[in-house]
Amino acid sequence: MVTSKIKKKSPAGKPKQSNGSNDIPATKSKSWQKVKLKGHVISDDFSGYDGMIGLEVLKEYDPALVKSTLKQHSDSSITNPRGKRSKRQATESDESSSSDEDESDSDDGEDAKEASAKSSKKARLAERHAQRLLKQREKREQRKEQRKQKKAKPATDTKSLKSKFTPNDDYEPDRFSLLRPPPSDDEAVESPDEEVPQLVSDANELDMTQWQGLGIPAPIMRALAEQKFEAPTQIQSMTLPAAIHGKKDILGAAETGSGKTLAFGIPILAGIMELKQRNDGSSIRKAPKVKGDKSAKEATKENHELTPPPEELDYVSGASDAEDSDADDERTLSRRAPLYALVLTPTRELAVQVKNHLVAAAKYTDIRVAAIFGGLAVAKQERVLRQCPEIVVATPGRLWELYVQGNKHLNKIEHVSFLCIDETDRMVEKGHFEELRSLLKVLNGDEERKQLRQNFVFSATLTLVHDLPDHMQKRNVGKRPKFTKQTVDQKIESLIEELGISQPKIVDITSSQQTSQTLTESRLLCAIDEKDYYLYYFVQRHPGRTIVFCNSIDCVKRLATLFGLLDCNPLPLHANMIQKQRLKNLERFRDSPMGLLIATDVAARGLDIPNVEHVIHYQVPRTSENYVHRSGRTARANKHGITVMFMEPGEVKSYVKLYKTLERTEDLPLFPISERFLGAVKERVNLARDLDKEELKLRRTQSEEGWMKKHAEEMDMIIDGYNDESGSDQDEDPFIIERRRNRLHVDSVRGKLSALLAQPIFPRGFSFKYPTSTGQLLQGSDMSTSHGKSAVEAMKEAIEDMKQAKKQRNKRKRNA
Ligand SMILES: Nc1ncnc2c1ncn2[C@@H]1O[C@H](COP(=O)(O)OP(=O)(O)OP(=O)(O)O)[C@@H](O)[C@H]1O
Repeated sequence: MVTSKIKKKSPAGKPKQSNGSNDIPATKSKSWQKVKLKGHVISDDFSGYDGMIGLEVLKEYDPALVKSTLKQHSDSSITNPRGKRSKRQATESDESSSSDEDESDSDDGEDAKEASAKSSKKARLAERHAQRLLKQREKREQRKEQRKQKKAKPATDTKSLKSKFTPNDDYEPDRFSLLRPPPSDDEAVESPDEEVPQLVSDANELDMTQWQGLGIPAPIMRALAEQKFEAPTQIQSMTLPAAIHGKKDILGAAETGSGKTLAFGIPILAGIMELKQRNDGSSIRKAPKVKGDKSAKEATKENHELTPPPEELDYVSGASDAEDSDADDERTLSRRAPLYALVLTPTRELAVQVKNHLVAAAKYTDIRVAAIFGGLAVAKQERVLRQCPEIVVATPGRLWELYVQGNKHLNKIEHVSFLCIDETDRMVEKGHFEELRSLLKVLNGDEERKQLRQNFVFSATLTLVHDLPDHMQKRNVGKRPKFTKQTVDQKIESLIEELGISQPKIVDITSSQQTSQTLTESRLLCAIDEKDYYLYYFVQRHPGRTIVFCNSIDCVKRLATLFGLLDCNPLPLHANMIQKQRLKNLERFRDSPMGLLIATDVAARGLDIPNVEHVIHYQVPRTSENYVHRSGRTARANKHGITVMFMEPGEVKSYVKLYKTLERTEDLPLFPISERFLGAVKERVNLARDLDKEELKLRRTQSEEGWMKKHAEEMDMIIDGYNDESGSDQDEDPFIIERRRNRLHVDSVRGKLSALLAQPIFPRGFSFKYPTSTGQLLQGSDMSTSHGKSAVEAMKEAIEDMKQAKKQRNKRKRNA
């Protein structure tokens, strides 16, 4: 039994820590928190808690609790987790065990024989058992009574912790309670590789058992529990063991919003914790290469298989004894403040977000993370790098710039133990991130180091392959095609080669349609100049956090102005904005439940803004990847969301192409619109357009005037109408008259628009008709208020109605 084990280790009866050197830390303050553990910690075979023997588990216990538990263990019975009493436990702890030696010494089989031979003894035992139960019941009653009294008179501050944690009064007798000290930075590093197999968070009663066995260190588990991440997502559970235990390179493809950031973030943090604990700044935990001359294809196939168990892997250390003294010096320097991991992202906003996710997961570790990206002052970022963060999340451009300038911390990138390229397919697109190629040359320059680095390659569209472009298809005449479409395997192989990664575990869990299962997709057909009307209709009819994607910066600017005049408070986001404003707008959007973000594809990838309800493609995206990523800003983490693609006749070709690449077999359904309200919508939008034009005219005249005025002053000239408006004779000047007229017109249009905007477009309670793809008009159901039904619900209802209509049509055809 564990009792004897504890006594053996600590003759004084004081349980020791697992290293055997220190006493269990005494609970000094009330801020120690209870962590509830399900089931038994100690069982008959000393390994009742997932193979951990009692002492290992007990090291975090309150000594008072351990003492009292041991006492209780010796003089009362312990029941097993299912509530049935183990015979061995019963006999050992039974009060009458001393007077019944033969019973306590016998095992189950012998008992059975004895019982059948001596029925009278059995009866006696049954009687004793009944008495014991009676006593236990009495004790329970007493405890209940005590608790009631305690509640009536709350414990005073002076009450000792010992009595507070006595299992007899605060805890059920069949449960141990793990005590956790108040959070401190040191704690995380103290026991980094200790996985908490079962953890029920105190605050939210979260059962974290589903994370068990993935190899996640306790401090990270604690941070995950705090974020209420009760279970790993599919991509996480499929990649974490291979990455943490197996130290494999990972090539992961999973739908948008499926938790890919933590799928690489957790292994990087866990790996750094391990390296730090070993105080080994330059060594790398990496799976050995499979021996033998295997082709890349064979290796690729093999890596779809389960990762070998950790004990079968021979961990490779980067620090070899045989290396020369120069290398030793270099390593010593690196050890002092190593740069362990580099995460590369295509956009600045994504760099900030990934950094934030890593910081949250690393909350109870001492790992520091920094984001380095363009658009902010170089000096500021150099200051950040002087603090030597262990993880740098960066965009390739600024990283390369600082590296070339000789930044000391970034010059360690050649030695990084972990490299992640997020949104990889975008990053390796030809002509996009030339700096990435330069960085890869540096990172892969030393073959030995390259082999030791653990790599992570992730994207939602990693395995999306395209049809051949038109010009190639045209040249594919005759029997033998000149060009063939790239297969998924070929795409992966070329990525592996290009990035210099080795034998990765490939996890592709994207569905054939590529978008999230919880996403409702739809489209809206209209003329090009009607798009504004429908967009305004949508945001008015379906309030909620919405992102509108455009194909160009000019389009974003125009819509931002127009919707600003329509009082929709749009937040633009595009590459020509100053970085601070970009981040500010994102922040505002995040904070506003009715926010309207109008963006280019700079916001298409990776951005994780909670509760985005709608994504509008104001223009058909140029690539299917863009469609998938734009749409992926909604319906994230199992939430529901909708996309509406606005299509004008000129965009049909792009839509068909997209539809083919995404292997769709059915057309996207039409989003239901009530034409009845379009009149009011058009009136407002047209007025706003007028106002925009007039304001622009006024601004132009003003700037022209300003220019003339400035030059007139410089040349000491007097130009009629431009110099001074105060003179009465100048009032007659045609320039001034024109300007005054413009202003008056602008004021009157603005007044009209404000009056209209003050009226609601959608009355309380209305039903409407909307056209189906066949042109038939269907009666939409009553949407009582503009807040009554969400766009997703409206769309789902419309889909259902369309199905019914189709059925009826087919029925009529059959009967005819
Ligand atoms: N295990 C988990 N349980 C619950 N939520 C999680 C879990 N892991 C991650 N999340 C949350 O899910 C959301 C989406 O995660 P993340 O941004 O990593 O998705 P992604 O797959 O990288 O998406 P994208 O392809 O768009 O970049 C985030 O808000 C994240 O905090």
